Amino acid sequence: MKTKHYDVFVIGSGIAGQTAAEKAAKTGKKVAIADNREYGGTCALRGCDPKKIMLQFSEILQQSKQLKDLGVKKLPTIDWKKVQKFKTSFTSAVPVSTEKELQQLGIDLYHQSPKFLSESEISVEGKTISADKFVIATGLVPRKLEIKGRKYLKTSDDILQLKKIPKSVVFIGSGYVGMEFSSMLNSLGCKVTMIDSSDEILNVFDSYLTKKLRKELKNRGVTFHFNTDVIKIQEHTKNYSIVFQKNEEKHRIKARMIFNTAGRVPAIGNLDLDKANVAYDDSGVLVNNYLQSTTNKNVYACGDVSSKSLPLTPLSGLQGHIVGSNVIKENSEEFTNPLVPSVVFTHPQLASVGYSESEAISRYKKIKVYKDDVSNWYNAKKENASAYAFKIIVNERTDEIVGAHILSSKAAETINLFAMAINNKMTAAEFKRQIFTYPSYASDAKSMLAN
Ligand SMILES: Cc1cc2nc3c(=O)[nH]c(=O)nc-3n(C[C@H](O)[C@H](O)[C@H](O)COP(=O)(O)OP(=O)(O)OC[C@H]3O[C@@H](n4cnc5c(N)ncnc54)[C@H](O)[C@@H]3O)c2cc1C
Ligand SMILES: NC(=O)c1ccc[n+]([C@@H]2O[C@H](COP(=O)([O-])OP(=O)(O)OC[C@H]3O[C@@H](n4cnc5c(N)ncnc54)[C@H](O)[C@@H]3O)[C@@H](O)[C@H]2O)c1
Repeated sequence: MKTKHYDVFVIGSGIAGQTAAEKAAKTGKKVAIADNREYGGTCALRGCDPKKIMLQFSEILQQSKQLKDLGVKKLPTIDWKKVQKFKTSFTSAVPVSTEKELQQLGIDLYHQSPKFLSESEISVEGKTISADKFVIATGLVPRKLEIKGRKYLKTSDDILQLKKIPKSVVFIGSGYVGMEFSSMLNSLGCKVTMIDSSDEILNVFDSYLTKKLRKELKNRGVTFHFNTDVIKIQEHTKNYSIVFQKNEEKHRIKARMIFNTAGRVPAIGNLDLDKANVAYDDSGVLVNNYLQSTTNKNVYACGDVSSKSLPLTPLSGLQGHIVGSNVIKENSEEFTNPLVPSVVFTHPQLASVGYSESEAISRYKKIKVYKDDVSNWYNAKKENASAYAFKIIVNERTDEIVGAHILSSKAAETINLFAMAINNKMTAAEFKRQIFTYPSYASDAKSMLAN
């Protein structure tokens, strides 16, 4: 069979793969890209963007509930069919525009999962293809739960396609995905139960704030079960039941839908990486600081699937750029872990940037912690919100801000102020001297560093 040759072959058309492919093509490299789903990737089609479109409707409802009898007479009715139609107007355009953009740069498109045949060859759509450089940018997929009845479990893809709001749901896993969608469905009137094998929600975040967020959602009717061991899922006429063990006791909960939100794992199962001598583990394709495979120098990995990723869109885009540079000019750019703010879009939002309290102690020894429950501050009171709290961490010796953790209805925005402050090595005193708009959550950020 005839072998086709490219300078660069990219696998995965999400933000990371697209960015790397486009960068290489713009310098005249002969580039191809393959995806086994619609072109555009998780963020634009099945993640961040469609999720935020839907979430704004549950937020309107939640805000209205908080202001009921304080001026809101009747709660708004959400027309879910229209919400879906609105969301689809964004997502349906993505595959076509992505393919067009790539093709306009002269990039060849393939619509299947390639399989490596050797260190420098793949097979895709019945063709054998060789390339000087391969870029793996296949992202993550939901972790498979090895339990009886797992075929009945739904994933975040299904939540985004819901035709109507179910009466009741169970989420297995209270991380980013589970918490964002549980908050959304709870606000939309669904009975939500969260089941997690660990002892707290969102355990990569500050526990002072996660406890408050959990309490807030509990008060709104969400039920939480921790330290659980899921045993099986069973199908009934209209419902499903989940059987799990907690404190050596068996529990059974019935719900209309059960979602697997127990984490996401590298999407490398279809690629035959062993044939290409590409090393990998649970963190993804093992890469060095150039995002180059540690075992095959002609293979790079970027975005969620690389072992140096933090699965967030801005970081995946950055890694795509770096790999783009490195396939054009061998290892011209290094990946040095940037400061990455992150937010969980629950209501209220939980956001974080920089060091946690324990990380800061081990790094700086002496730190100053500004922490408070400020649900009595004007911004929370005017929204009749019951949760508003923060923890800001400062290096005591230099007065530099080194970490910020916020729970508030606008934390996704406020956290960016702290990201800028930390990146610019701003001291708490300098931060407090800034003039921000008033009344605003930004102006609260200064008050967080008072006394
Ligand atoms: C529900 C949800 C909500 C999220 N919300 C946010 C958010 O609010 N903010 C944020 O920063 N991040 C969010 N994320 C994470 C964000 O979506 C990812 O970090 C980002 O999309 C990763 O980009 P990527 O290009 O590395 O991978 P992806 O976008 O996942 O792209 C990988 C591509 O590779 C393709 N692929 C996989 N296997 C193969 C194969 N064998 N052959 C060919 N193609 C293959 C896939 O079809 C996909 O198109 C969210 C994720 C989810 C699931
Ligand atoms: N707003 C955002 O930026 C955003 C939103 C969604 C996803 N993401 C990204 O996607 C990644 C994946 O998110 P995720 O929510 O899928 O995973 P996660 O790692 O955040 O959470 C998984 C949760 O499932 C629990 N779990 C694991 N196995 C379990 C089991 N067998 N039974 C019960 N519970 C179990 C874990 O204890 C954890 O709480 C995140 O790390 C994040 O970077 C980001």
